[in-house]
Amino acid sequence: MILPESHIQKLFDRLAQSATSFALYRLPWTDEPILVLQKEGEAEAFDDLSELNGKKGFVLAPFHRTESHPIVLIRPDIVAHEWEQIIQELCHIFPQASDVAIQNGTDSAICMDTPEENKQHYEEAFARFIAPLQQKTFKKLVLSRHCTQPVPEGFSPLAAFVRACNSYPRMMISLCHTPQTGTWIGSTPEIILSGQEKLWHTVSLAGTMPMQGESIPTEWSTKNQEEQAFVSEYIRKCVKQFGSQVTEKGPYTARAGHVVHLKTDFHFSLKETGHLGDLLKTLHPTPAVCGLPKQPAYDFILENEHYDRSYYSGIIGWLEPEGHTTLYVNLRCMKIEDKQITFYAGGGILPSSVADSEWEETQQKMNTMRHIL
Ligand SMILES: C=C(O[C@H]1C=CC=C(C(=O)O)[C@@H]1O)C(=O)O
Repeated sequence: MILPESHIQKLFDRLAQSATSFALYRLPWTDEPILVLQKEGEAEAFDDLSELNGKKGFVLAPFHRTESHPIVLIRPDIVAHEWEQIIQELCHIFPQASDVAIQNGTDSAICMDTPEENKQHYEEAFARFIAPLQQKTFKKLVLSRHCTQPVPEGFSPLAAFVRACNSYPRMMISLCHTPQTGTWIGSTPEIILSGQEKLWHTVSLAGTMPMQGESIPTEWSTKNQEEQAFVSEYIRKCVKQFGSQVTEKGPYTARAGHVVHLKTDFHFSLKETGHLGDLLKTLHPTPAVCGLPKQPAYDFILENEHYDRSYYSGIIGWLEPEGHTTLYVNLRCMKIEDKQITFYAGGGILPSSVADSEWEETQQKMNTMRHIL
């Protein structure tokens, strides 16, 4: 994908600091940027995923909804495909980049922990998580963390988006900005719900190994296989509740940038598409980002992770009950603020997990975004 000329880059970079809500995204194995933009007003906010039933637009939903992290839906006043059409539409609304009014940022102070402090916090959280797993209170818990760095000199969100598109053909790449959520750039390998009419698709994705140079490792440990099997078992139940003619393919090894995962595809049929919000509510958060049993694991994470996941491990993508839906889990993502960039990553913990290897895995996952800075 080619980076558009500098005044378009400047326009996008200003949009990412404005009161306008928009999402620029690119689906896996395509080279087509798609822009969804709401011309006026704030993106609609919801308290519950089921309120998305029958709605159309670009969704950004948090892991855990709060007052400050609503589920937002960008109204598709403009939907443009390919740079030519995107540029035409944008230049029509904003003839000059300076026509985009920049909003004042919110983060005045940079808060950054040293790498040693980050690792220590992770080890403490790991100890809190492993205890109830070993006592068999939980079968699986996903422990995640964040890490902050200053925004590099001359950083351009649009240039980062294009670099991610060129580096990660298999992933869904997004640059999403709304005043309510802030600006997020991500490169996710995990579909939560995609499809149209009667044909629908979701995946069970878990288990991680680093790539071995350019070759794909395929020898999976028992821990990785179990961790992914838990997700499959859960997805199977959810899908059966809503769909019929369920077919399952996998688990197989799937590459995601510099790591690989175990993946199972679930294809199924839906009688009608008016209740996609209910289906999302049932699926989210899957044990790929939360744990089992679901509700106690969710509550445990909120109490014991000791940081705010915000929109990381939530839902991101295009929702269109009467058309083609492409919704993903918001993984391998970063939040862009005035002065700082926050990376997020997590991993599934089982009773047999070892803190050092799990820490290393979160580093590899965070590198997906670090590599494009
Ligand atoms: C929670 C993340 O990844 C999920 C998806 C694939 C593999 C995972 C794992 O091996 O733990 C996670 O379940 C993340 O990237 O932050």
